[in-house]
Amino acid sequence: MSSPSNLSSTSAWSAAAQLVARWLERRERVDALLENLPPKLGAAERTRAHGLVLGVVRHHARLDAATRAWLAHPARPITQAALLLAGFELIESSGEMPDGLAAKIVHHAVEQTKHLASPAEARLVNAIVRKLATSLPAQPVPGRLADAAALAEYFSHPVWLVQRWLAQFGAEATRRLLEWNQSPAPVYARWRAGATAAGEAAVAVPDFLRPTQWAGFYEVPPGHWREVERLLAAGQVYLQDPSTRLAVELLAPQPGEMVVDLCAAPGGKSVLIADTMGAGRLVAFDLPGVRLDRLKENLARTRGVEVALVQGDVLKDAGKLLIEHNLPSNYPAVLLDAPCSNTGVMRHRVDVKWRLQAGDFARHAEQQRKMLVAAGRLVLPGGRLIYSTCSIDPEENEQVVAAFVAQTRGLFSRETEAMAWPWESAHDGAAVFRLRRAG
Ligand SMILES: C[S@@+](CC[C@H](N)C(=O)[O-])C[C@H]1O[C@@H](n2cnc3c(N)ncnc32)[C@H](O)[C@@H]1O
Repeated sequence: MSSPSNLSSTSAWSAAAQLVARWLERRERVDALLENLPPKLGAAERTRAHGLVLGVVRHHARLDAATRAWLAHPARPITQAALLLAGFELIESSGEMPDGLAAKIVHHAVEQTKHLASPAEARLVNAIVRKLATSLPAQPVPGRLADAAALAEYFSHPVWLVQRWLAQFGAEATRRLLEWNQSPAPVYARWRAGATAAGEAAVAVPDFLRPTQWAGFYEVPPGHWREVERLLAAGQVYLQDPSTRLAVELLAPQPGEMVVDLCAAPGGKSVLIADTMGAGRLVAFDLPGVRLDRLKENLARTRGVEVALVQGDVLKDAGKLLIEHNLPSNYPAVLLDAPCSNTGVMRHRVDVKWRLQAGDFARHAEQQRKMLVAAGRLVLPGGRLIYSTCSIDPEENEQVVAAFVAQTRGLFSRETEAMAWPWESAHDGAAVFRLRRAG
């Protein structure tokens, strides 16, 4: 939980309220929405505004239910935003609520609403946030036998998704997953300076980066963004969750090898592959678009490995396109990090749960199966094909792989796999399968 003293930043609160109002009206993707914070906000205020917007979206169902209970008529989005923000501050501080903090939260929300909305709406906010100050921190956590609806409201997830997880993972794991998704996500940096060219002195890891249980991954505490930007520009860190290492571990790229990364953008795994190989050739492939620009920028910070960037559609004769780029059409090592439901990364991507529809799993699985078939065509005899997702849903993982293996009639076999369940791994969820093509 962040410090309640952060509440004093009026500009962060006001900027967050305006973005929350916009999210309520348009349901934009939150990562894109956050890019609209005013440039004049300082680093600390920006961090706080991010935390407030993410907190409201993360807890939206619970906050919305609590505020609606007191609203006789729908409020304007900016007034709703003020109520939700104050409600989030109350949830955030509950458990360690110092004397007078709830009154400060109420007062702050009221003063802000006077400026952002109107005196009449500020009076409404005053009346409702006072009630929330009593009701929200006192809400009991649903008991062990709670049904999907109660869990969904308290832990702010769609009911259908909670029902799906209860059926797939059982009550205990579902509860832990919901709690996990509702906890703020740390920022992780992978230290890359071990990848410096031969003869260069190793760079010491800065003291502010906190070591984790995953070798090479560090937690970035708040308040160090300037230093992190410098490290990023120097190619010394890459911001990525420790779960991203699993696909590259199973790929096990060897120095001097030739590897193709088929869904490469924005480049987290491509850069890790390059750092792991140290020397060799890497083909990074993705659809045209802004993500490809980021991939290009990130790959520019790799050294020692010859990198080719190919923009294209895996499903549209990728082999022919590779040949047109004077590249081989078959490789000893192919990575397919497929687009998916993102159910493993909901702690980081707080709005995914509100956009996801029940039918998305089948739609993703259909596309994933086709992509896996297309990826399989690029594997040399005896070569390996890594299929990975950041989904924890069996329909996009085991079922896709089983269907692919059956379809190839013995050409590909399942060699090994790694599953990260967030509630056990203590990092994002991921699924990785290594398949081997017969020699
Ligand atoms: C899970 S993301 C990849 C993340 C990336 N591997 C990393 O580590 O940074 C999935 C990627 O698949 C790409 N993609 C989706 N459909 C594609 C297609 N038909 N052909 C090529 N790339 C595709 C998306 O553009 C997106 O960048």
